Amino acid sequence: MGPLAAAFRCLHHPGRAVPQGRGHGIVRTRAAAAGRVHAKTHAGERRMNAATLTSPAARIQAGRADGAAGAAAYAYEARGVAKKFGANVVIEDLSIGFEPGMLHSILGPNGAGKTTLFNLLTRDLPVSAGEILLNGVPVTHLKPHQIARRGVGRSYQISSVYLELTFLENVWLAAYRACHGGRMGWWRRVASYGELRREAGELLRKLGLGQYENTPASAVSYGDQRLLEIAVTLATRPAILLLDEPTAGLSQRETERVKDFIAAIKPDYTIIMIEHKMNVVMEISDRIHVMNRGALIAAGTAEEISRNQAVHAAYFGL
Ligand SMILES: Nc1ncnc2c1ncn2[C@@H]1O[C@H](COP(=O)(O)OP(=O)(O)OP(=O)(O)O)[C@@H](O)[C@H]1O
Repeated sequence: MGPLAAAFRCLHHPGRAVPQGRGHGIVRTRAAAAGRVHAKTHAGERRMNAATLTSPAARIQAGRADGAAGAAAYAYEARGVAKKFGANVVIEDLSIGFEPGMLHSILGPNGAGKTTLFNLLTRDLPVSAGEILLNGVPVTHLKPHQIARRGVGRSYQISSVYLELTFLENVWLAAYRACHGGRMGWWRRVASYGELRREAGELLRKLGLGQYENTPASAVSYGDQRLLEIAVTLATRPAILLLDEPTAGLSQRETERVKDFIAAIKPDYTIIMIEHKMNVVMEISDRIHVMNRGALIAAGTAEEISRNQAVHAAYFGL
């Protein structure tokens, strides 16, 4: 099968999707395992891959079917995890679960351990103790690229799209790499990948970014670059999307735009978002988890959290 046909197959008959890569050390955003892509998959992985690119609900269901008997209550879960850096205990005996199909926010003061938790979930960092489960299946032993292959996409705090490429090129490149594991030489055949480009354009339009299709990322505002970063992550077709401070460094207007963007895509994904801006968290979250000093101190709806005394104490010392 030629590369173009393979690209089509990957997009239309998504049985072999893998995450896009860190490439040549330039792009660092996106799917948890960006980069380290392996052509070989065992049968179980292939089953999960097939599930990865259908609807999120189907993927969640497939994940359950592939794992422990019965339905998993959580799409993603950390069970009794700890993380130590030398003598510094950053997370201790933390259990936290994220139900499928919801937008979960993680709140907490600086240094609470939120990003560390993300790193444990995606296996960018090994746990010191405890277990990580994806759709009820233990994945604590897996590598980050294997986590990504199971449908976890992550965009990082630091925007790192290819600034010199257009929106379309950024997105189709991510989609291509998701299919092909970041093999070298793709650029020599760019012109022949019309179908892949069409798919990328469709995604951009669906996300309301169609007007930037042929605009280099360097020519737009930082807020629009953050939206592109999310679009690039979505090009890998994750079921679970991890967003680390998607509105960091944005103006109020840009923040509103990113917030609306996330609200618009949320029906299609399980989203776990670290976010400091209270208005964003309160307005679009289905469930809010509050961390302090490496522990979960509260979880609930916006209303429940806003009334929670422990949360007030952690934030305001009340
Ligand atoms: N690789 C590391 N080595 C040593 N200590 C680390 C490492 N990564 C994080 N830490 C420490 O772990 C603690 C929690 O950091 P983390 O970045 O997870 O917090 P956070 O809640 O995401 O904070 P912020 O909101 O400021 O991003 C901090 O004290 C930090 O210094």
